[in-house]
Amino acid sequence: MPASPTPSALCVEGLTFSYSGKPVLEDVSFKIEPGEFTVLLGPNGAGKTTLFSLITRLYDSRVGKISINGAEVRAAPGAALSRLGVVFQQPTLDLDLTVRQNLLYHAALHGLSRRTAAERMEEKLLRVGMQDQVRARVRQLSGGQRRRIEIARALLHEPALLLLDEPTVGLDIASRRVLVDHTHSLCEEQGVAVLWATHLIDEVEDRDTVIILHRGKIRAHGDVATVTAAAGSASLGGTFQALTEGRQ
Ligand SMILES: Nc1ncnc2c1ncn2[C@@H]1O[C@H](COP(=O)(O)OP(=O)(O)OP(=O)(O)O)[C@@H](O)[C@H]1O
Repeated sequence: MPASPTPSALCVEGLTFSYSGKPVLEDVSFKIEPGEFTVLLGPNGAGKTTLFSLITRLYDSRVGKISINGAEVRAAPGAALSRLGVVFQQPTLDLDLTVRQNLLYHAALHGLSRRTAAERMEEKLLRVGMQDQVRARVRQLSGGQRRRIEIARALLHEPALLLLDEPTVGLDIASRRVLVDHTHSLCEEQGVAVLWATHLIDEVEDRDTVIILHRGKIRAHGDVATVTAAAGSASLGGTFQALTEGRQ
């Protein structure tokens, strides 16, 4: 019998969504494979956060289908969401608790034993270079350090897919660089698939896959060189401008 193929980490098919009759996403379809770093690039109001809200099941759409690691989020939400890690646009750590307390609380919500949680906490903090801060109160940490803690927390249950919604907002250039590098290493070394939403072109690297979203529609999808060549532009910046300025 042939081996069953590895499922895509994320598969979105024909997704359409409206807020009170106002269309926000129209026929959105794409896939992300294990280990792939995909940047969801769109200006303010493009629909990025709405797409994340549908993937995480904060909202529900009856038009279209979303599957995480082969499990459809409407038909099998438990199986699908157990393979999903999320870093939201607004930080969600408890500032008055220590790093350790924040992470162990999250691990308990995912049903991890104390022992597994402690082992994973150590491993994930090491991965984002925050192992020395385990006993620090979150309030004492910089914005960039807090973001790295949020990534470590999102990895505790070993997701197949990690969503990050504009994770560098408010960070200085050096902290942004560290965050981008740590997240790429997750893809390369652990096969985690990443969907990174941003409106900042300079967060896209040549090795990334990029999806350009504008007014709820995918305007381009592929590796940076292909997307840029297809638009007949010399740079991704020019491509983004051409595909998003004034178009319906
Ligand atoms: N709860 C809501 N009710 C009604 N309209 C909404 C709601 N949330 C978002 N919208 C509208 O949906 C569209 C897409 O918004 P969304 O927040 O998904 O975009 P975004 O790409 O994440 O933007 P940003 O980069 O500014 O966060 C916008 O026109 C926004 O005004």
